[in-house]
Amino acid sequence: MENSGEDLRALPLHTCHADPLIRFYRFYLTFYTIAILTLFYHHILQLLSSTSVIFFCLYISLFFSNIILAVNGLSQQSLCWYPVHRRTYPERLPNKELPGLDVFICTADPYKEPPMGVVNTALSVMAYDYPVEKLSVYLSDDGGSDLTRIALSEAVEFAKHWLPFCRQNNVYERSPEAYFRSNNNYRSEHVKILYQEMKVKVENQIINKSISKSNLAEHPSVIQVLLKTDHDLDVSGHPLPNVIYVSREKNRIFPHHFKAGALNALLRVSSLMTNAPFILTLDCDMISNDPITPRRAMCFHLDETMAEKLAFVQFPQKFQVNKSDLYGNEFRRLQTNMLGLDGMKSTIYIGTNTFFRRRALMSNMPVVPVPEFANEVVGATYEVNGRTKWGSTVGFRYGSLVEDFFTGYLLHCEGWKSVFCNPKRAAFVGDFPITLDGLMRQAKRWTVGLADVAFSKYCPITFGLKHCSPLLSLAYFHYAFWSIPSIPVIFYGILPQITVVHQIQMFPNIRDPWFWLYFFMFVVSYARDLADFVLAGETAEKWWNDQRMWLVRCVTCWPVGILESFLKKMSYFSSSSSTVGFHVTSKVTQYDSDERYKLGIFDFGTASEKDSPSPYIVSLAVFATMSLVGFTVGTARALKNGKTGDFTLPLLLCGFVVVNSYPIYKAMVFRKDNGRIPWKSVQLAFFITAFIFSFSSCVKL
Ligand SMILES: O=c1ccn([C@@H]2O[C@H](COP(=O)(O)OP(=O)(O)O[C@H]3O[C@H](CO)[C@@H](O)[C@H](O)[C@H]3O)[C@@H](O)[C@H]2O)c(=O)[nH]1
Ligand SMILES: [Mn+2]
Repeated sequence: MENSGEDLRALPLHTCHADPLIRFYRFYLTFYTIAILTLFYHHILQLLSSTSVIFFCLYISLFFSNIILAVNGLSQQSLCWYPVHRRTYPERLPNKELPGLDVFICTADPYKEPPMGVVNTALSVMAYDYPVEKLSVYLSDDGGSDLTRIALSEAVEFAKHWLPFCRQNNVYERSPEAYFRSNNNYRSEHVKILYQEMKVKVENQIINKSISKSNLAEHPSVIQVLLKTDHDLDVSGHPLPNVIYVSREKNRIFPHHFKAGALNALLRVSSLMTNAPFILTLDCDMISNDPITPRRAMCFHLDETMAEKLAFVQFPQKFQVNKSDLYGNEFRRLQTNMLGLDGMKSTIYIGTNTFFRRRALMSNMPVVPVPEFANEVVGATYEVNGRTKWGSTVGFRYGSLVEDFFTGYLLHCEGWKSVFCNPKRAAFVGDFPITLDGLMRQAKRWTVGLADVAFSKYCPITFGLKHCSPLLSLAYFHYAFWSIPSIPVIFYGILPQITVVHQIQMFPNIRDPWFWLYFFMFVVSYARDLADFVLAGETAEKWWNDQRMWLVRCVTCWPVGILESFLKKMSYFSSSSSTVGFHVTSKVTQYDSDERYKLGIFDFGTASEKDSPSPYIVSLAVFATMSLVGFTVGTARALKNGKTGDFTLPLLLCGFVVVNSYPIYKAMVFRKDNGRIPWKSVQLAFFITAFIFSFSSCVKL
């Protein structure tokens, strides 16, 4: 790895290439814009010619829906304006010039985030291929739990064997759990036994009564140095990295600002203890998958032409999804969008897998390198009384449930830049929810957080324009309004179905030339989406699942999130209300969810199945049933009357929903396992569907 040749210094540490398809993307944008303008012309004609109030209302809501879809589609295109691909050359970095790196790992709840997962995250970064004396690992435990703290102290003992083992055997997966799962190498037998012994100890203490159950909302501060690099050695005599356990003080009276608050406490503690110029933020559900990663990040951070303004280097979140990525967890669209954001040197911050320059987060901070103050800076009152600018102009920003998106955005508004580093071998891999219910809770939190930004003075389309390029504001606007397509999708999931059943002709019939405009816009948008997937090396099946999940989010968690953030805005919820807090995603799977996920079977089961039907699942069942009714009634009638052309468009739409809903029908009627849709929810869905159809028939034209 080391090199001293002066000639190598002349070679670049990284290169950047524009996407070869840029011309195609721009051609598509032109084509798309013309199609939209033509469609709007049609809408205006339609409005002018509407013969009754009802039709006027139908047409105007259709117009409104299409405006939202058009704005969403166009702002999406801004992300395809200049996509780039970067490569790094970490072998060209001289070892002795590598700067200090503080790793921040966050955990919040030992029952939702099992300590074994947390310590695997910690071990995977402790074993980084990076000079140990420059590496420090901080674990922030927002749950203040002895379970986590003791697990970490067991892990540092195991690290004394694990780190030399990784070095000597050139291991890539430096999380022991991942390594032992995928390798049956006999050389690992001794270390494997040690690992299993640790695992047993850690898992046993959860049932051990001598450890008091911690209070997640209230606990004193704890700072414990578990390893010191100038003091502790591994079994081969090598030094070990610093490892520090930090649990900030939490108190019901003072806001703690969730993860952003935890990260800021770590920023302060670390500035007193190690004060490395670079920081890696990592969630406890991610592990390092490539020990070279920090060196890759340094290829950018140490590049003198960039150093002045580069705030962070973002690595993607990769997951071990099943073959068809049933729930679209990979967020492929986000991955390709990141390339476009990277072209503007402004990739969004996604909360984890990010190498920050400390100066971007805390410039001009008086740093007193006296560890004795450490306890004071993690106190619950440290940030109150306007004494500090933490969360407003310093550190990770407060005010949104997506502190990551918000912080990155404000940094870009201040003129900071960021790059996206996406090496072939995934730098990090992580866990994700594998039940629909879990996924929707998570996506709802994101929606509320994004809406916090969208409906505030920081709205990208107004605030951003003052500080960023118009293209970048548009890109941030796209994300702040991530969930807004749910309005038109709900509309398209109800009205065409109703109009087909009640024989109200609101879409052009098949002989009308406007029919083809609708038809082609739908087909072309979907074809483009599919093409993006295939070009990124994915299968059509993954694309199908991804677009289905988008529809699912549109009719479930997104509208709920939008509604909740409105209520919050109208201070319906007090700011400390638990309804709108950062609810940690559970990393523990229940029942037989794992098995179902592997087989690619939808899991509609909820934790609360016995109590009350989940509104998300009921909503899904309603939309699926409405389209099935629309499709069946419409097709039967058309065949009977021999008049097939009048309702072709809404029938195609219903058909599309029906095909997408196949797993929902199956789960409603045929399945018997825990992941089915409970009969209570099915009944409720039938009742609501019947109500919508009969109520709408009362509205006479
Ligand atoms: O009060 C809190 C709440 C959460 N966390 C930690 O924050 C991380 C992310 O929480 P998780 O429940 O896994 O949420 P996700 O929705 O999976 O996280 C995504 O979305 C978050 C913003 O909503 C980002 O912060 C994350 O980086 C991003 O992966 C975890 O390590 C938690 O331990 C805290 O430290 N304190
Ligand atoms: Mn997570």
